Order: sequence, then C-alpha cells, then structure tokens
Amino acid sequence: MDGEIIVEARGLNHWFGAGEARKQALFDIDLALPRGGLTALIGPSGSGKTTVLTLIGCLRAVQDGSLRLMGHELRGAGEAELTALRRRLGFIFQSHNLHESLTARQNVMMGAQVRPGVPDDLASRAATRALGLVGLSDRADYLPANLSGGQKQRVAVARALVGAPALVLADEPTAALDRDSAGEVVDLLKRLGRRRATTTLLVTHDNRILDRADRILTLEDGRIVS
Ligand SMILES: Nc1ncnc2c1ncn2[C@@H]1O[C@H](COP(=O)(O)OP(=O)(O)OP(=O)(O)O)[C@@H](O)[C@H]1O
Repeated sequence: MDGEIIVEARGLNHWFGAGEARKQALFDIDLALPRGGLTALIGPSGSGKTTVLTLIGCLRAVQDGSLRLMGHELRGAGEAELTALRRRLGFIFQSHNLHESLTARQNVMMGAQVRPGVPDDLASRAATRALGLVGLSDRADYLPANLSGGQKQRVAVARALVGAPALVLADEPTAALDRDSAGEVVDLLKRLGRRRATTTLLVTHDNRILDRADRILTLEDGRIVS
C-alpha cells in the first residue's frame, strides 16, 4: 500500500539506569518510516542509534512517548503481542551470528521457523529460494567456516529475509566487510526491498553505504538533528 507508515515515533524518550545513575539516552524522538526503501540511521558513538533500533525491534520496552510498529502501539503492549510483532521483523547484526555447526541452508531455515508450525520441507524450500536471491545457491550446503565474510553476511541477509518480513532492522551489517562485500550486501537489501516492498532501517558508521540510502536520519546526543 502506498504511503503506509511502518514505523512512527512521537515524543519518544528513553532512559537507562536507576537513581543517580539514571541517564536519558533518547530525547523527544519523532520519526516516520514509510513502507519500502532503505533508511540509514547515523550518528556518533553513544548517540542512541542502537537504542532506537532495539525499541523498534521490540527488544526493549518503550518507557515514554509513542512508538507504533505496523499499526501497533508498542508502549504498554503485552509480551504476546511483542513476540508476534518480532516474528514479522528481520534482524541483521554486525557479526553474522550464524550457527557454526549448521549449513548455510539450515541457518536460513531457522529464520523461516521463528514462526511456529512451519514444517521442515517448507522451510527448506524457502531457505533455498532465499539463498538463491543472495546469490549463494551453490553454497547452500557449506558450513559458515567455509564461507568468506561477505558470503556469511549474505547468509545472514537471507536468514533475515526468508520470512518475508515487513521491516528489516540491521545494526552495522557491513562493519566487518571489505568495500566490495559491503556494497553488495547493501545493494542486495535495496534490491530485495524494492521487489518485496520491505522497509529497511540500517544503523551504520559506514560512509560507503550512505550514498545508497533513500533517506538518512542523524542522531546526536539522543536527538534527531536531521
Ligand atoms: N544497557 C545500557 N545501560 C546503560 N546505558 C546504556 C545502555 N545501553 C546504552 N546506554 C547508553 O545510552 C546511550 C546511547 O547508546 P546506544 O548504544 O544507543 O548508542 P549508539 O549510537 O548505538 O552507539 P554505538 O555507535 O557506539 O553503538 C549511550 O550513552 C550509552 O552509554
């Protein structure tokens, strides 16, 4: 649907710690991410990027303000609702987080089976398709140890995308990659995003990928400055 807002924050504040150690990490964040496209979230270390990403990812509780994810208000949402929402997201982390004892296909299958009741044969077919999308059909039966850094991160991308998530949250997915592999991973996210109208929010320090973003949000000291 055109113009659909996938993520909308209004007056979002967040604190860490308690008592005297209590420290505000986010101040009055307003943002809206429309469906589709790739938004880069940038800013200095400690500016609050990961905090924003983990709040949107239902990985920490919203304390103050409003945060809506696919039409659901996260503030005050119950664990069952958060779990159901989390299953509609794809996560990609800085280090690929693949299981070393599982093949590429088995790792991607785990992404398909975060939803309960997905049978192995269905998950396996979906994993094979996702590995094809990231150009790794011929590596499906390899263990991570036998893949390059870029290939491992592409497996992680396939795992994040196998369940056709509405929103992909990526925390510095290219930090450990050389220039070519980093570009490939971002191009892949963009291409798949366009094809499936997936929204991607990508935290990065990486200037190499900013020219590929559709939108750039800059955080400084817990505030969105542009
Ligand atoms: N679990 C925590 N407990 C206490 N303070 C925290 C915690 N997580 C983050 N902070 C603080 O909140 C602020 C924002 O941190 P956050 O990790 O979101 O920044 P960031 O922009 O992602 O940084 P980096 O680029 O270094 O990963 C920082 O001042 C940080 O010290």
